[in-house]
Amino acid sequence: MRFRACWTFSRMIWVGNLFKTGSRLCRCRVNCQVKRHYIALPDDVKSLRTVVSPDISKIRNIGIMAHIDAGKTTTTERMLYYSGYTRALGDVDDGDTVTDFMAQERERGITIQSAAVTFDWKSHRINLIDTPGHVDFTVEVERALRVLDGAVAVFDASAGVEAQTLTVWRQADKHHVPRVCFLNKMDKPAANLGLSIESIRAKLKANPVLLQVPVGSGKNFTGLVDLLTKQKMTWKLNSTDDGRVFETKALSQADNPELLQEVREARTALIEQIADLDDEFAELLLTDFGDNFDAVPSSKLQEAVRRVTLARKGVPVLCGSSLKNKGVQPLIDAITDYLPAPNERHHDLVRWYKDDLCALAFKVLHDKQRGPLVFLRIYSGTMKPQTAVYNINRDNTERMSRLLLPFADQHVEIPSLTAGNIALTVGLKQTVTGDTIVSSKSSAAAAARRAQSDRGKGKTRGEQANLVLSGVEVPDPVFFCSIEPPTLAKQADLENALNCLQREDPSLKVRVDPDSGQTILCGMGELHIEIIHDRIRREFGIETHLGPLQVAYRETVLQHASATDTLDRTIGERRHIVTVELAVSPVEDSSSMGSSCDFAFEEEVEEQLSPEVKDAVENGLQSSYLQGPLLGYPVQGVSTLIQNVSMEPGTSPAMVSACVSRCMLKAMRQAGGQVLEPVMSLEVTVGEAHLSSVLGDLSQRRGAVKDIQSRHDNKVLLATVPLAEMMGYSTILRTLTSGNATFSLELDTYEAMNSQDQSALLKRVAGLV
Ligand SMILES: Nc1nc2c(ncn2[C@@H]2O[C@H](COP(=O)(O)OP(=O)(O)OP(=O)(O)O)[C@@H](O)[C@H]2O)c(=O)[nH]1
Repeated sequence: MRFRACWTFSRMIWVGNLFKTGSRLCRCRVNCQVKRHYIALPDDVKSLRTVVSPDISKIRNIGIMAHIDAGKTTTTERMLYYSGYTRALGDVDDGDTVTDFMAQERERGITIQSAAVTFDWKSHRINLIDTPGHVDFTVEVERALRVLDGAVAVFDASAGVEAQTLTVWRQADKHHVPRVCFLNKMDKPAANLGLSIESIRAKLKANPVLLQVPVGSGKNFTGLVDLLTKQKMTWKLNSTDDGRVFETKALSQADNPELLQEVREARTALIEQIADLDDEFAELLLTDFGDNFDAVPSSKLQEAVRRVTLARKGVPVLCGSSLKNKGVQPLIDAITDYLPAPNERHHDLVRWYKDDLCALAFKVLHDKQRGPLVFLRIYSGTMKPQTAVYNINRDNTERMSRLLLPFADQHVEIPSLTAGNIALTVGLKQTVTGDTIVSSKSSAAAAARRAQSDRGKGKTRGEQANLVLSGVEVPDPVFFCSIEPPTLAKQADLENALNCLQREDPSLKVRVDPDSGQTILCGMGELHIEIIHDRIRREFGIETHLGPLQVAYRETVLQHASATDTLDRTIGERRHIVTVELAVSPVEDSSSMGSSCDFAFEEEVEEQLSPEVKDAVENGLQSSYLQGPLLGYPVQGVSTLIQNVSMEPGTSPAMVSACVSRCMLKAMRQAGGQVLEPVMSLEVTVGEAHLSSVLGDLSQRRGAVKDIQSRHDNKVLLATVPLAEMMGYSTILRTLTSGNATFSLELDTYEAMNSQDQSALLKRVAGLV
């Protein structure tokens, strides 16, 4: 064991099995009372550099994704424990996990924010981002996926693929993230390997590659056989055993003949499947092992499985029970063996920036003492504290004071960090989630030049657009409510709190109601708004009052209509006169979520108008799309044709915009307003005994049942239901089923309300009922 003096740690923490911290008084000759902190390096670690900035091929930036309650947090805790990062096993049921560090997470037993955790495993650096499973926090998942190189999908082996997994899986497909699957909860009597694999194939349209065979089932699940090495891993059944130590030995003739047969068949199937997916392996098989699959070396098979995983032609499947401490170590091995290092993923930017710094801010947290903490994924170059960096999105230069390695709510200060790593920075006050950070404006310009020469001469997009890493798409909020401080004196504090929370969470929108002057919170679901409310109380010490939760409807028009309007106003000495003629009509398929509003000028009008007036017309249109004619909800699916804009000389563009907005309102009223309501897709898993009461309740909520499937003793009900009918559903479902049901709710589409429901809504909003 050697000791090296290290930079001063902000806090003393245990940093995993790779190195340990100690402290002693500084021995420098000046009169210094500073405590120096030391890192004890194991003998196989060459230098601190390798610990802080490991070789890029040894880094794995990994996320864990799953349906709510599949066991992500429990699995993460086991990983941290076996890697030596924590010294006691955290338990979500006892509320003492490391990754769920926010107070609400500990209390509610759910994961809200993706906490980044760094740990080491067998000379690899694993940056692990625990992502939430609740659908209200989809943006958190998307944000994490954007910066990951690989992911572990955790499934409840007794349930197979569940609704939220489908959503997250699709998100991972979008970002081309290679994955491995972990079938957790193999200790449950209802765990079913075959059905789970089949549901991965059928529902996720993926190609599962089974790498292990479980030994025993339910309560007697004791271990696994690795199909590549034919090694049998056995854990103790004793419930108090932490699973750190387990027996590994080659499968032998002395083992259960049924298990031997199962392993033989599964290995042959694995070899054939990989040969189908990987030409290099197929060739090796044909030339060297045509008649003896048994002799295929595990290393060759492993290399081929890795190629298949990286090419996303197949997903390795492993199994275990995190709660019972079985199968987690082989899962961490699989992360390092099969998921890609950062340099195995393709990012154009890395080429353009060469060795210059380029990083993406993917998360912002607020710390009372240190101010905003920004999580960055470094794509190229090296990051150092006490340096200025340039934010391309905001076009400003900021100074980064400190650089930290994120260990959940513990942060270790470090002197530099290289490409491929996840860093946590202090001092970036303007940076918002999704921003791109580079070393300087001139390095951004140099990269822009390289990008342009790469893309040929055609400069269709701005230089900046080329260089901004694509951020995170934020879906529109579906719920909103007013929020009020306890006294007017606290209004400024509330605004500050909301600003901080918005920088952290782009799915939270805040606006001021133009009529009432009230502050309005818009969020992704009841739980989302509840958590924000709770955080304002806990973290900012403000007791706020929330108004009733309301659904974010939208509006559209039913038919074609035209309108003309003239605005004649004298302000001071100046007279402004403008006349606008336009026509509105519904866009085809206006009920679909994606259909936004569009507009065009008639050809002659387009030629006559100056660019300044055209901009003014567009501004007027955009502001009229923000508030529909019926209830003031945003407008979608409306197509506008500008037929005439005539104005007296001296009329200001602001007056043109105002006239366009007024004329639009007139036209939309004539065209007949239609309210569109968010319709959710609902999945309820419920015991057969309670199915009829759940169905009966759904029919009263205007729900439409799409399918009822069987899953072991449970029924899975798939339905669509208007969001307006789902307020407080979790409490009602709990009462109806005595707590024997779970559900997930996700925005499906916006649908036109029927005239009866719409007039009831209009009366309700007008206060007539
Ligand atoms: N039987 C069994 N239960 C498990 C296993 N792993 C986790 N659980 C239990 O499943 C529940 C959910 O576990 P979590 O680890 O919080 O799941 P999660 O996916 O992180 O949940 P969210 O963060 O809320 O999405 C807890 O009650 C765990 O004790 C397992 O291997 N076997």
